[in-house]
Amino acid sequence: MLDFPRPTNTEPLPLAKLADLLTGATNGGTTVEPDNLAASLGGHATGISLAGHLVQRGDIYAALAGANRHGAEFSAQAIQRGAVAILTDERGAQLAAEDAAEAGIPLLLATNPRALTGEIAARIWGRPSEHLNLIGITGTSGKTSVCYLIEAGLRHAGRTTGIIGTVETTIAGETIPSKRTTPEAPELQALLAVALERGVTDVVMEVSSHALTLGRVGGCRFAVAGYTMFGTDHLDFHRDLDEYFQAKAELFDGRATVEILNADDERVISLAKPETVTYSLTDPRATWYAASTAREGFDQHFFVTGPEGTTEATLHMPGRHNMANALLAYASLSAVGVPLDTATSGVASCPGVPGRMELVSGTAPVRGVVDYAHKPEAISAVLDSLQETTPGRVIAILGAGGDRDASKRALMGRAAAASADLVMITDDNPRTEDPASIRAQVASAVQAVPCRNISGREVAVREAVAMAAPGDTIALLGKGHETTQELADRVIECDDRVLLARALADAGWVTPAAV
Ligand SMILES: CC(=O)N[C@H]1[C@@H](OP(=O)(O)OP(=O)(O)OC[C@H]2O[C@@H](n3ccc(=O)[nH]c3=O)[C@H](O)[C@@H]2O)O[C@H](CO)[C@@H](O)[C@@H]1O[C@H](C)C(=O)N[C@@H](C)C(=O)N[C@H](CCC(=O)O)C(=O)O
Ligand SMILES: Nc1ncnc2c1ncn2[C@@H]1O[C@H](COP(=O)(O)OP(=O)(O)OP(=O)(O)O)[C@@H](O)[C@H]1O
Ligand SMILES: N[C@H](CCC[C@H](N)C(=O)O)C(=O)O
Repeated sequence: MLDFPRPTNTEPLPLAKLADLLTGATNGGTTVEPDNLAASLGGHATGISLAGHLVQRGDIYAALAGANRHGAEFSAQAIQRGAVAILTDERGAQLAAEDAAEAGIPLLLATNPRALTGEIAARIWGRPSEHLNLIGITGTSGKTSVCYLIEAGLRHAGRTTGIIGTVETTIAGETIPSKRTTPEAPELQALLAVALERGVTDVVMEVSSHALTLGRVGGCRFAVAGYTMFGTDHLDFHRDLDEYFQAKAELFDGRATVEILNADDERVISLAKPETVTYSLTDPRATWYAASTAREGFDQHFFVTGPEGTTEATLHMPGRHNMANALLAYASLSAVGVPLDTATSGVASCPGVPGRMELVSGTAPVRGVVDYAHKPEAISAVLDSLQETTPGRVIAILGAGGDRDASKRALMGRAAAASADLVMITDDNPRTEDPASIRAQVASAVQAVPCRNISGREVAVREAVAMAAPGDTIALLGKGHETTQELADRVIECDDRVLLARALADAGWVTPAAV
């Protein structure tokens, strides 16, 4: 079983060519002197894998210390599957020593082997990021949206594209399901090498803070790095907001040829250098600036000014946050040589992003919108923009994910209360947590607006629809494109777009044929 697509032609890499990365090694059980590494390491590798049961013949097995286990516990399995060497730390070396000596394969030692997996994979698969335009987008919210807009622009410009992110991973027209926002380093390098084999010229990818901290984008050279905005998230993984910010800042440490920052976000723009490209909705001195002209339903029209001049642009997504996302897309496209007119018409060809401000009610008098907002700033951005186009009330339905950053829950409730007219708190993906306790945490900061606390997502949606009147908007937040709900003991089918459209149809607001 292949964990991820791999290139078909891989030149075996001599293990000796990894000597500069290592702090030491053992070969057939004998310790190799650090200054003798290159001379002592025989053998070649054709791949690298992080999981014992997924090793392919010829792979280096990277046996890493994890949150739950040490990968070196699975060395025997990796060897049995054909591993040619084990890359690990001091603790892993103790665990794997006997198996490696018995099999006669080297143990490659490093202080932080996880941080090396990207560089090693890049060496094995020919440094693919240096042979195509790799565009990396980070930010608390907006990564997926910006990637979709850029990819539409690249395709319009005649490029052969790849996209790697939360919703999908598509390389030259072939889609594979995304397990993570940013893949593990071996998978990423292999994907980029496959992309090259298939004639891909430009890849746009989301870069999460987990990815930067865990070295998943090691070995990548970026043509462009873009930063959407900074907000609250992932404090279950990062110690505090400063550490979270520093993780994202790593993308702007010189690994990208062009850096693009949102000048309207104080934290983000603090990373600017003299050569940084900036964008803004408020400051015409930014490299890229846009001023709104008109709104038509969910469509926006505006003037964009960049280094090539000013042009009129259309975006089929509502909200100022999406106008900002579009600016980052134009700036990124320009950085890889797409002319402004092609960029604006390409972005205008994007019909929208799955589960982001997705209208599920057609032209019905009660509007139903599904959005992935699951962070306080995203909730504010979405509800504020819906208020602008809603003559009646905005009814927000939201919960929060279990086994994820609990500190954002009350902030999410507060953001919803500040921007909606009615708040319905329900379940998101409870995972192993008590759903009632998560709901209570979200509800704890809701004040000044009517608020209901409802167990069961479908029940909440149906109650919201029953309370709605013509002119109202129901905003179902948090799960966007997801098609399942993760409960403690099982994963069930759950697609917000289906839930809301069906409830609106059953209430007679939209015709069933439209669902
Ligand atoms: C925090 C984090 O990212 N953890 C990742 C990490 O887990 P870990 O190293 O702690 O794993 P572990 O279970 O302790 O195992 C240790 C090692 O033993 C190996 N092992 C383990 C068991 C086994 O049977 N055989 C085996 O070989 C594992 O492959 C691993 O290398 O390595 C695992 C294997 O590669 C990943 O599955 C896991 O990702 C988790 C599931 C994950 O996806 N985390 C999320 C939070 C994440 O990364 N999210 C970001 C951000 C999303 C956003 O912006 O919203 C993302 O980029 O998706
Ligand atoms: N620039 C932005 N500023 C604030 N909120 C935004 C912005 N762009 C998108 N959002 C909101 O965040 C939600 C998620 O957007 P998107 O999927 O593009 O971001 P993301 O960074 O990929 O998110 P995640 O890390 O959760 O996968 C959207 O549904 C919308 O509610
Ligand atoms: N990539 C994010 C998605 C969160 C989506 C939300 N529905 C939740 O379950 O919290 C995570 O896994 O933390």
